[in-house]
Amino acid sequence: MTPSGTGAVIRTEGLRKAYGDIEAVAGLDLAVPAGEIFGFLGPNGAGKSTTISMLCTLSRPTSGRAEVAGHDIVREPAAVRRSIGLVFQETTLDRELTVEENLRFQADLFDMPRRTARDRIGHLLELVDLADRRNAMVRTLSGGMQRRLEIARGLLHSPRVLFLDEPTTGLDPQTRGAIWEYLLRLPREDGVTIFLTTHHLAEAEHCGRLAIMDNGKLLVEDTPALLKAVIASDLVEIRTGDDTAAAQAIRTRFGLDATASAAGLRFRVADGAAFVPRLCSELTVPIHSVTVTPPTLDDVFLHYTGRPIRDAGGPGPTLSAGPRR
Ligand SMILES: Nc1ncnc2c1ncn2[C@@H]1O[C@H](COP(=O)(O)OP(=O)(O)OP(=O)(O)O)[C@@H](O)[C@H]1O
Repeated sequence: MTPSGTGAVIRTEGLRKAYGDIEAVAGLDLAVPAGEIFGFLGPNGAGKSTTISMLCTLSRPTSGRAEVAGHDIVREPAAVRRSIGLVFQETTLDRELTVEENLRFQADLFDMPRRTARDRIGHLLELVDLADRRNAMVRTLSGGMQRRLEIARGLLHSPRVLFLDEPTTGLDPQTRGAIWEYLLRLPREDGVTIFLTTHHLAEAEHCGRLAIMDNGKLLVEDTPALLKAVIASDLVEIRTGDDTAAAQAIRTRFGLDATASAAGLRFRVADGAAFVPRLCSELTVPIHSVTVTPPTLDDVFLHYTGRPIRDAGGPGPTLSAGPRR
């Protein structure tokens, strides 16, 4: 494996982790380019947290190799740890300290010179929009503010990679959107590469690149747009005056198989928007409503696994703060 200089800041080769008979990560080959927001999407138990655990040196691989920022995760764990920031799903902030004290405490742990720490704290508080709260006790901050502070703390020692395990779990949709505003700025304004896990499809859409994982295996990896382009068809749902007659007509006239659903009839067709006017003019059965939905990442998951991601397991346990061996 070639270390740094190849543009990849994370590189894995046959990375594997078994817990007894359970193959949590079953041979992962991955290259994450520097400056990306790289998402790891998969249902509960897919192996996302186990992968992050190994890359952050909290858990030792059963076999295979990985490098983070040019350092081998098994042979150079200390160098890897200096190169990364880590934000856990559960808060690890001290609620009885102020915003600034939490950051100072972290700076001391990293032996940062006082002046460097002061400058860096100022920069990061501006970046996550908490400069006016620097003297507030953490317990008085909202959930979204606390998450932003965790992100600032993870970035304090200027890591090359920031790992985030399910960064917006437990936050309401509005706060989730706000957190993403900050995350999207980080590669550009702080030069950091972000590696995050998620099982939220909407969240995965924000990532520059996305790896979809299931049962410990990488199914596919690409940009969200190119992943969806593979599906090459839109979902059309129609409500009609007579679904049986409409399904029959759609089959004979257009050669499409429409199935009944709670939303009426549904079928897939390339370029749904262009198809709808034809459908309306050529179908003699009354049409009450038509909905066209472009391919989603759920469709991509279904394409590769045969089942929708929302049926494959909801939110569940995530990376714990302690080592998992
Ligand atoms: N410490 C452990 N001991 C035994 N089995 C484990 C351990 N940690 C994880 N596993 C198993 O490994 C598999 C992958 O788990 P992992 O937590 O990596 O999945 P995940 O994709 O992160 O899921 P989630 O979204 O629920 O966090 C699961 O079958 C899980 O039960």
